[in-house]
Amino acid sequence: MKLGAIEAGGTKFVVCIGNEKGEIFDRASFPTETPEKTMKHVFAYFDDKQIDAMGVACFGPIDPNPESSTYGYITTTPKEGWQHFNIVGVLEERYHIPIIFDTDVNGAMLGETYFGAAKGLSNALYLTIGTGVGGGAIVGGKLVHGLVHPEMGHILLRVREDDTFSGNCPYHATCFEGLAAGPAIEARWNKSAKELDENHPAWDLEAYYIAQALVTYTLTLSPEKIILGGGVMHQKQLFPMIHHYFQTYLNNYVQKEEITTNRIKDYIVYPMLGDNAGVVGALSLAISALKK
Ligand SMILES: Nc1ncnc2c1ncn2[C@@H]1O[C@H](COP(=O)(O)OP(=O)(O)OP(=O)(O)O)[C@@H](O)[C@H]1O
Ligand SMILES: [Zn+2]
Repeated sequence: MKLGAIEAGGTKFVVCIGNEKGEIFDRASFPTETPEKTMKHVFAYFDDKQIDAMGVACFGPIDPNPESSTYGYITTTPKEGWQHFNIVGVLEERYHIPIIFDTDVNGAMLGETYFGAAKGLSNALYLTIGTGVGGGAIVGGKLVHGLVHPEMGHILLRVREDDTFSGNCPYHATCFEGLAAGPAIEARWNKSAKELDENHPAWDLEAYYIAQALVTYTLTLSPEKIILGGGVMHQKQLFPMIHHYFQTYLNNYVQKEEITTNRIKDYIVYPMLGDNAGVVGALSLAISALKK
């Protein structure tokens, strides 16, 4: 089987050809411009490839519900030109193959479930902390969808007493994303997140907010593993601090071997697919088409 995958990101598109084992044979990437220009690149890449199915892991918000009249659309994104763009529609019209469409984070979750850190698990969470914060989850062996899809980056958090930053989410100010995404770190400390020293107090506060959110997800979704990706998580010193605050916040309310001090480093982890999580995720969506 020859499978195609598109990791449709707000900054760049990654396209690839792979197979059902998650192997990637060829890939390309280009910046996200207008839909017209970007889709021209997509078509130029796939037109002569003869693929059997395609996975599209897309920035959101999107409509992933096949029963809905706007299925396959990118919906209310602030990304110029992409509002209400029927990305699945144009791909189906051109290729006439099964296309599986989901959020970028649900894709990454599926990739980690098939080939990575959550292999074999039926309940897990994938979170990215980058320009935005987003989460994808698998519960009872199925990716979570519902009214639309989860928007885990926008849960409301308690602001720590010593944090005077007012939060920069245009909708909620001090939600998770408004307090802890890359741009929030940069606005709070007036410095690029990449350039902050690993001992800077920014990271302790960052770990505090991430852990607070993770406790909420553990209490609501009961994941067996939590995977943290995205640019900000390149700061590996965050992990032990997150483990510590997670346990402090949870305060032994959930008592399971997996989240004890000795084992928690295997409960809250970095993606096993690393920076490939996105594109292998999109490929995994294509693979899931074969399982239907
Ligand atoms: N090494 C790093 N350390 C800390 N922060 C980083 C690092 N690399 C990137 N970032 C921050 O992560 C953000 C970019 O996120 P990412 O690299 O995941 O790209 P993205 O695809 O634009 O994000 P998103 O997944 O939200 O669309 C920027 O705000 C940047 O400051
Ligand atoms: Zn918000």
